[in-house]
Amino acid sequence: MSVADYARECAAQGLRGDYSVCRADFTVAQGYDYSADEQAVWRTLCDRQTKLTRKLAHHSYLDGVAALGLLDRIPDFDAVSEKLCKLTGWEIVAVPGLIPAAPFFDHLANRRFPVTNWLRTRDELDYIVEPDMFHDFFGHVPILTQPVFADFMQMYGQKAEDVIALGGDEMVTRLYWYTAEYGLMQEAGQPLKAFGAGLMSSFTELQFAVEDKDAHHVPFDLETVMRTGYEIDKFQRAYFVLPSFDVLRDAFQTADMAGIVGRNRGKPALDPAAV
Ligand SMILES: C[C@H](O)[C@H](O)[C@H]1CNc2nc(N)[nH]c(=O)c2N1
Ligand SMILES: N[C@@H](Cc1ccccc1)C(=O)O
Ligand SMILES: [Fe+2]
Repeated sequence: MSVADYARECAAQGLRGDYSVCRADFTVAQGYDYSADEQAVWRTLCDRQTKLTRKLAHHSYLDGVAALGLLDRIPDFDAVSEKLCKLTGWEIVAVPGLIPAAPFFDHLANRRFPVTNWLRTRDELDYIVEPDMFHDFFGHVPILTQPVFADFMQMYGQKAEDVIALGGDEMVTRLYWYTAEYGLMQEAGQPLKAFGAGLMSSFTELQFAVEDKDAHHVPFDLETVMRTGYEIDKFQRAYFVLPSFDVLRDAFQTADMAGIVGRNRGKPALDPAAV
């Protein structure tokens, strides 16, 4: 899809980013000119969320936060990229907001993580319906400092391109959604933890997903995940629970994607409340 067509689509859907200044790969300059109020919102978000993640996030995410260092100012993407590049060879690039799946995965395949360059407002501290800088940065970037994930996210981008070529773009998007964005982890003998970035960045949904008796927890199964629909602007109606990251990586590496796509392409999505 061209940037101009996508820009029109996003404007029609009420998305906030300014796509008129995008390059062909959907990146923009970060344009570091945030107001004192935006800096204050950033600090508030980090302070509130860190209290929760300490208790509810998987340790690999917390190790990543420690490796990245202080979160007391809105990050300068170039400075973070320099640090990240030394650790795992990743960089972050600025985008105006949600971008289409194909260029998104192409960035991942090349060890570039797209981060939105604008921040949610004070009215959206708990939850926002579209990805903003807090989600993209606080949610996704810490884990990229961890070598296992750094490799995994790149593989994700590469595999996704293959699955898209088979006609499975919806299916591979669901897999990303229910793992990288909303995944939970139940390791043997440990309490339930979250690792998905959509949970790391939401004050209300992180607590709901891990602690609420009404949250629907489903054991991870690759093909089921790839068949289950989702909505981006509400709490999820299913959270898939992994026993370990190795299980995710192995499922990914050994999956017969052509078979899965062939069996399920064109079929209606499963209802997440019923899986
Ligand atoms: C792959 C899937 O569509 C996924 O939701 C992608 C799409 N585009 C995105 N674009 C941005 N900026 N951030 C994201 O997290 C995503 N996620
Ligand atoms: N709901 C997430 C943001 C988000 C929106 C859409 C997709 C992924 C993440 C938050 O509040 O931080
Ligand atoms: Fe995300």
